[in-house]
Amino acid sequence: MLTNVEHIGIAVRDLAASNELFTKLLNVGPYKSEAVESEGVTTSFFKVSQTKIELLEATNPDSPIAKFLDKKGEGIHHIAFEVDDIRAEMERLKGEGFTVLNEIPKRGADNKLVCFLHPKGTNGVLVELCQEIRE
Ligand SMILES: CC[C@@H](C(=O)O)C(=O)SCCNC(=O)CCNC(=O)[C@H](O)C(C)(C)COP(=O)(O)OP(=O)(O)OC[C@H]1O[C@@H](n2cnc3c(N)ncnc32)[C@H](O)[C@@H]1OP(=O)(O)O
Ligand SMILES: [Co+2]
Repeated sequence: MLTNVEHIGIAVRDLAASNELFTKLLNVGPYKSEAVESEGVTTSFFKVSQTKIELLEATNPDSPIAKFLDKKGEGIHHIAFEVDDIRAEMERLKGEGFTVLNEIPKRGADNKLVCFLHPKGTNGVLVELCQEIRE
């Protein structure tokens, strides 16, 4: 079951400059910065009530963020929904005809398991599912 919008991912060229900008905009600083090597990104997280804003800077030219910036420029890159059972949700969505981009949930930022749905099947919006890792 999808529960809430967990975060909105925004692709940026210069994370330090965007951290300053979003700190002014939201009147609160980032609560965490994290590199996720498998995705070729460094992130910063801001919290606005229950929703997080995830700024993403590419760390290499093959990163999905580098490609997105080349094609579309800075802006909203994905919407992430919290789910209570990511594997069950992936199966349900596959059954509904969506294209799940990774067959096995992978480790994302901020202690989450994540997977993505192809934007071609979701009206051009890259959708991320994320589930808190309970250890
Ligand atoms: C920090 C970890 C994690 C978290 O915990 O929150 C993250 O958020 S990681 C975020 C970065 N990781 C990802 O985005 C992984 C999922 N993405 C992908 O697998 C790929 O980016 C993709 C969506 C499959 C596209 O890859 P590819 O086909 O190699 O790239 P192209 O540049 O050729 O794009 C093809 C096509 O898709 C359009 N596109 C690409 N990205 C997006 C997007 N974010 N939103 C909407 N549309 C997107 C792109 O414009 C191309 O369209 P056409 O030109 O019309 O063919
Ligand atoms: Co994300």
